[in-house]
Amino acid sequence: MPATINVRPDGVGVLTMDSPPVNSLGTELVTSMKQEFPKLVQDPKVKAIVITGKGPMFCGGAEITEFAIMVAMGPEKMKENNPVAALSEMMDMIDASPKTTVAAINGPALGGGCEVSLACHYRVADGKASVGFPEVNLGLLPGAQGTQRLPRVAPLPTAMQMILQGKPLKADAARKNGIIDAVAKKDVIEEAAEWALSHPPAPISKREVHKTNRFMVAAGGLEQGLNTAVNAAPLMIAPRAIIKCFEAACSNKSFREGLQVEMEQFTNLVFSVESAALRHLFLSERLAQKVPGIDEKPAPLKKIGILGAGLMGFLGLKLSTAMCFIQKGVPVVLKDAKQEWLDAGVKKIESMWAGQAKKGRLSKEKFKEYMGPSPAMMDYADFKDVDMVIEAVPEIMDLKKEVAGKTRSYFQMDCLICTNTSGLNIDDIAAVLKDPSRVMGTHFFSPANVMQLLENIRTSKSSTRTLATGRTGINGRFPWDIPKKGATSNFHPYEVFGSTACEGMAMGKLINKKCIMVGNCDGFVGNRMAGIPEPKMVLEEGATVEQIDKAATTFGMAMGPMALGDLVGQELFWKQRKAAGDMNKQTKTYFGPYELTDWLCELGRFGMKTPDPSIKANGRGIFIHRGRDKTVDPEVVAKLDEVRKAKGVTPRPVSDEEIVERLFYPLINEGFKILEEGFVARSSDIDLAYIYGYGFPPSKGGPMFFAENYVGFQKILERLKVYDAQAKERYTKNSAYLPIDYFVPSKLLEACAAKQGTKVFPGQTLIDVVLKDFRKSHDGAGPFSKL
Ligand SMILES: C/C=C/C(=O)SCCNC(=O)CCNC(=O)[C@H](O)C(C)(C)COP(=O)(O)OP(=O)(O)OC[C@H]1O[C@@H](n2cnc3c(N)ncnc32)[C@H](O)[C@@H]1OP(=O)(O)O
Repeated sequence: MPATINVRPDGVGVLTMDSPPVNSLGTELVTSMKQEFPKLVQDPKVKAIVITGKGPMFCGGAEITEFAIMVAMGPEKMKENNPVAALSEMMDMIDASPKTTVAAINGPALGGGCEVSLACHYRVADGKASVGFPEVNLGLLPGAQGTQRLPRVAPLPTAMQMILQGKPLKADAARKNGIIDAVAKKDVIEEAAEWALSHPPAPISKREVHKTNRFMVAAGGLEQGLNTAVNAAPLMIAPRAIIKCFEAACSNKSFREGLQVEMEQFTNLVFSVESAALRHLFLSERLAQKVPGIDEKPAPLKKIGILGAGLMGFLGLKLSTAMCFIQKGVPVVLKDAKQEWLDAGVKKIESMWAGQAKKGRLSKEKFKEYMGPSPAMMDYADFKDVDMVIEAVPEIMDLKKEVAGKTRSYFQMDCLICTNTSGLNIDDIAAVLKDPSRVMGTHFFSPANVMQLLENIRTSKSSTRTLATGRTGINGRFPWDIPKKGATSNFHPYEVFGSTACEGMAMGKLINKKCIMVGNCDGFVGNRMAGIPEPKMVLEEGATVEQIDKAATTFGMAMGPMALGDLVGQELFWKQRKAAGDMNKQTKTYFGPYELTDWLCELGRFGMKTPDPSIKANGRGIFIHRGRDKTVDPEVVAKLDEVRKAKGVTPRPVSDEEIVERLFYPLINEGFKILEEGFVARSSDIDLAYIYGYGFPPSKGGPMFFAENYVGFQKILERLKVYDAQAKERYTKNSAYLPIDYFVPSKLLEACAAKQGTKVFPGQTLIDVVLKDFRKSHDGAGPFSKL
């Protein structure tokens, strides 16, 4: 049974939630709790009741995979079989207990888990435990009485921070805010039992709201909270629904009336596409850790070596790759070609460390321990015992090969080599080694420990051990080490391809990255899609810089493509273009000619990183950056005019709708091509890349989810054909343009469009279901093409 009960000699009945890995409140656990709890109430030997969780978690909340099943049932059927209503009934049962109920919060109590604790009359928590309501991150709200119970114990600002922003509270802070009654000094169950025996029943449902809350609502507290939430995520609907529940809780409505408002709002949200997108994101992150064909145990990683300076190394970036490891307690050794680069690098790390120390994240002693007495060196002396080296020298093929060659003589025979590149062919780099199976790619995004995405790239020769280690455990034990009860494999409900689990992406996970595993193609996944030059084309045709960025940010992108170009710098693509020639081999996309970008790069105007004192700019590219303000550089406007004239282009008005279609539809088409070629296992990995690496709005679920759930495959196909015809006409009529084929629809997209509307298992995507069949009859060059 997922809920077990026992009666202690002191007469305290203990109900334990036991549903690994996180004791989520799925139908099975809730049904079993509803059966077991009354037994304790009715047992005359039981004087009081304690509820706790088995393992490190109290409870991770409602079972997220069941929401897709609810949605598939539809609102009518859901009335008869609503798992959240069942959860709410269980809360009533605990609340109404004639015997005192105490939650012994042994670990994180999240979402429905926190609601279980608030259904108890009292809460005693372990010092390391936390309480929180992360539902808003899933586009939901606490629908099992949380919005009505929390304002009865906590002041409104705390309640809003927890539910509107999804920020959890540690045990001490939760006690100070009235949410828990005591922090255990010894064993949490012992202290909860003592508390239960010495306090009378006191249901929260019978309490008035916290004494300050009505006043705060009258003083406009809710509007303020909503504004903060809306500013952080303007497109989201969940914050508005949450506010309605708070309004009900702090009004003259009874507890029951408040619950009705909560259930209405929750039901609207659970059926929203926004919540479907955010749930997809949560589950996709976990799914990405299961790479088909890799179930090898990782090699132990006790020490990491980092080679080279440059943008992605430990020099020149505010937060560096090295710092990612140091702050997580993995010792690092660094090397560079010049002493002054090293000195500057170490200084930079020390200043970053000072920032971390101020926030109390890393002590001086720990920092010293992880950095070692002399972490930076000019030679390879201290590299002989590193288990993994991350090579981050500048993106020059010959230099990368030279460095890889050196690892042969200085490093342990089985040291794993991760080459950090945003586009070079890693097979070519690996080829200089006798044993290329030791090599894989790691594409960190800049700035390395701010950006969340990490693309791990497998070459044609990377061994499963290399990939497993690049992806898995450093001295860690993770929830998925705990086998799920009754499960024969760690099968993920979203998985279409049937991969069994490997250990998770602990190297990336350890340094808080969202990892995906991709094949070795030009630009990998992210840059291959982002490299499509449509923003430049619509600009040339007549859209303005401001209009393009506005259309993108209104769509929900964190930043428009023009501003992003200035942030990242145009020079990387410019240099790649110069080195690789005119055409991207995979996308068959011509890199140029981009007269405007070339002109900017030749003038050394690489965007935000290039100040121009002559015009008092702290950065100059498409925009002139002064402090935090930016305006389009008039010289850019004049140059654009010149380019248009030279190419014989008469600018025309371009609608925002066309801009959005041309920014995203070819990019989505490229995603389909990456899937059909087998350079990524599944569509959700592309969604993760684009959300965590390129600022795609999470509430739209990533470009592939957006295609399937917001637009529909047929419309995308139809529009691509229109733009393809226009592009063909352009280059046949005007010799200034080269042929492009990124509008030519992918075969997989055509197959999906033909199946549009077909029902799939709740939570799975139609793209992956179609892809599975597609791969049986199509060959692709990528490592996942025969899944
Ligand atoms: C009306 C009520 C509504 C609600 O309650 S909505 C749900 C609210 N709760 C949450 O949003 C919590 C979501 N979970 C988390 O934030 C994290 O997870 C934890 C902090 C609980 C644990 O984090 P970590 O230790 O890093 O592990 P991991 O990889 O995130 O999760 C391990 C496995 O546990 C599954 N899991 C976690 N929470 C839930 C859940 N609430 N429902 C279903 N599964 C869950 C994951 O997917 C994964 O599974 P795999 O091993 O197969 O990849």
